[in-house]
Amino acid sequence: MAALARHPGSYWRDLFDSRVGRTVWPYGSGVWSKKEFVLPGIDPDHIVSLFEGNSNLFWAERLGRDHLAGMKDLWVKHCGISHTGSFKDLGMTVLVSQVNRLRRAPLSRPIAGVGCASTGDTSAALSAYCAAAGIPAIVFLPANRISLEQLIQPIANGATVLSLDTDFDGCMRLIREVTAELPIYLANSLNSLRLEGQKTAAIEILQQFDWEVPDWVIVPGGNLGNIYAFYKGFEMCRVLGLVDRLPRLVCAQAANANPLYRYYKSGWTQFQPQVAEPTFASAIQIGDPVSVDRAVVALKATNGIVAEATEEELMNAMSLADRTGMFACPHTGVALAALFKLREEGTIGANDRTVVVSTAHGLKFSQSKIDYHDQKIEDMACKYANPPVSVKADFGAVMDVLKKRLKGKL
Ligand SMILES: N[C@@H](CCOP(=O)(O)O)C(=O)O
Repeated sequence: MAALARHPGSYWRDLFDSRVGRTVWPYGSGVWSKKEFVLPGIDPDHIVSLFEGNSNLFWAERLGRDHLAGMKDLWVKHCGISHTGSFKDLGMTVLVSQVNRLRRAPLSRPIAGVGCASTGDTSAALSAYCAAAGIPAIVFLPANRISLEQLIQPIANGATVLSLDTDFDGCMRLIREVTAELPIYLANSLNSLRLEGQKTAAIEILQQFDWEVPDWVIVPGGNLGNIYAFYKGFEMCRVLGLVDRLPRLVCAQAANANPLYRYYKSGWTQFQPQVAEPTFASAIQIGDPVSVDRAVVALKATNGIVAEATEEELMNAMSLADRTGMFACPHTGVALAALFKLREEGTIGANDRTVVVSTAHGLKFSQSKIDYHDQKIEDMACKYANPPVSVKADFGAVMDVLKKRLKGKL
């Protein structure tokens, strides 16, 4: 325990995170902040920082100050700067490592492969780690419902990719049936090995804040394993005496796929699975989440909240954040939209330390950004669209455009 308290980072990195040696926090508490990082001759107030070096937690200074009524302590934990571009890598390294171990053990029925149903990120992580280990991966994907960037990941990694004419929930039902029949190890997050790995992000947040507990942590929610993993990570640190309380968790859902939100609004009286509608936050287009009961445990234990965001709200929140340099994914847009609402109604205060969990890299969802900036989305004003200007390759024409754009600033 004493050793853990002195070296918590290396302990957890060694145990749970194959990114050993990469996840380092070189600036004291590990948070890249103006207070701790001073370039000789530069006023700390002039330093502009995002996700440099190895830090994946950054102070969203401009977003908080300019767009969230002077919020001073707003942070983004970017879990998408990882090998396959989403937080799923954290859990998949643990699960595939265990399968790798089991496949070397003398089992009566050897494990033939690892399978999952996916909306795109889990399949990317599973296929990459299985490819690294030489284990067959089988992924069930809802046809035409995941991004091209996500689709190419398991294909390129050599997985068996089944593109099924159903939604994620249909894929999930099928993979459960298949894995009950065949010796294929199920890798969805109902498997607690995944959650053990995903806990890492919560532990990292606490360590990066030098074991000071943030007031709020906002997590997008679809299949709902991740909100529980965050709770488990925070709760473990509390039980170990590393911190003395838990942050309040917010689970943010797309209004088009909001079974947990509805359950929460019913006072947790009745859970009703639904057929999830299409959403730009396609990775959380899930109507019958496998970890719903665990999510309720997490939210009840942390005095948590469930919030929802419409398509317009999530795309605007993502695009506004992008204008502060973030390049968020639409799911992070859902979490940001929840933050805007909670801040506006005063639930989250100006001085509350708040962490928004960014679950995937924005580059995995470029088509949705293209549609938004092209203003091609039906019934959406696309308030922050920034379409490119087509202009003749001619000095006068270029000058005209720039003078118009920079009017009053030249
Ligand atoms: N968003 C997920 C859906 C599957 O969830 P999991 O928690 O069971 O992995 C994905 O990217 O596939």
